[in-house]
Amino acid sequence: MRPAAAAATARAQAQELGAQPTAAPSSGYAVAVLGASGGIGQPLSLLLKLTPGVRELRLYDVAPTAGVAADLSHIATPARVSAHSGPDALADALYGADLVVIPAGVPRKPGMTRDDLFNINAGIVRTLVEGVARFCPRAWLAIISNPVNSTVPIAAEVLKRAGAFNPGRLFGVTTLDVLRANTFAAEVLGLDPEAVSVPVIGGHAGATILPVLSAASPPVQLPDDRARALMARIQDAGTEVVKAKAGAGSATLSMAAAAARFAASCLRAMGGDSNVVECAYVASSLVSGLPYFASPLRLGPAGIAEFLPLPPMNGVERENLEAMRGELDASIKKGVDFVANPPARK
Ligand SMILES: NC(=O)C1=CN([C@@H]2O[C@H](COP(=O)(O)OP(=O)(O)OC[C@H]3O[C@@H](n4cnc5c(N)ncnc54)[C@H](O)[C@@H]3O)[C@@H](O)[C@H]2O)C=CC1
Ligand SMILES: O=C([O-])CC(=O)C(=O)O
Repeated sequence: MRPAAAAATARAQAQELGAQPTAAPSSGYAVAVLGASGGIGQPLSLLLKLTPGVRELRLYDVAPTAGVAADLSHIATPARVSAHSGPDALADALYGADLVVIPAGVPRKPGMTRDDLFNINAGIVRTLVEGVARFCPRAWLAIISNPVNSTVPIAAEVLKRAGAFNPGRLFGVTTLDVLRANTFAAEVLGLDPEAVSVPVIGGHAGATILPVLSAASPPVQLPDDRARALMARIQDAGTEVVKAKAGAGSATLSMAAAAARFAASCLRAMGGDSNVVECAYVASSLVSGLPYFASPLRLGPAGIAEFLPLPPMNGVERENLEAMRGELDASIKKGVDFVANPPARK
């Protein structure tokens, strides 16, 4: 399909997805963080307390949240902070929320892959998304918990079963891959990272993370071996942090910054800003043929407003795109199968 025709089809599809805009209260939006006491949850909550447009910040975790909430509530910004701990408090945390961000779950230790987290995190995400379906079915949902390539399909299947699935409002957060790509490319080019923009497509694990360096702005023109090394560093960046933390978890502070940027983009789009573009991992076969894929999206008041065409790729990048398909497909099927044939609940 020609890019213009693909974009028009994508707009039509997005309009179907996003039935109605999220109601826009004049005083801002209610944001719930599930996993708010954790390594990501705490700094993310801090950044959200400082984010314009947040009217209510609801902190939920199975661990206590009262301390974090009390601490944040002293910061002089309009967001009202509330604490919700334990499964009985999930309803209050979620009821009527506009945006739900989920960093709940266990992080990697050295030697583990993100997929090694599946057995624990799949059930956590399923339970939390069941709550979203029940208490705030119109919310935008941003999933951070790994393995993102599988947890987003799990969320989608749970929402479908509850009749609450809106593919235009379900996102796997891949913003950290974009921040890393921008940072590392800027280092190589000797530029300010804020002036560099690299689209990152695919998924969020190893070879499924595909930074399209040849389509970066400004252009990243490097000899093949240096481009390969830069790509490998971006793909392995999560593992770089896991190794450096030596058993104390994975990226938390940079992830909080990435999720806060993504959340702020969602809130701006909900509020009517028509110029919000982010890469995220979403349920659509439009751009790649796979049922879930990360690609640049224009966000609008109702969720995804437009699937932007995939950036132009050079030969190596196209090969990498083809090479990742098997892994991504298997991770998606694993998530779908978890909901279709669930193991006994503990
Ligand atoms: N998408 C991405 O780019 C990234 C994803 N991650 C993932 O984010 C997740 C969280 O990482 P960290 O914050 O470092 O872990 P952490 O262990 O520091 O925090 C996780 C929090 O989740 C809570 N939690 C566990 N089960 C829960 C449940 N059923 N309901 C509510 N809360 C629950 C824990 O009590 C804890 O406070 C991990 O799965 C990690 O792999 C981490 C970095 C980047
Ligand atoms: O590497 C991990 O396990 C955490 C993560 O997803 C990242 O930092 O990109």
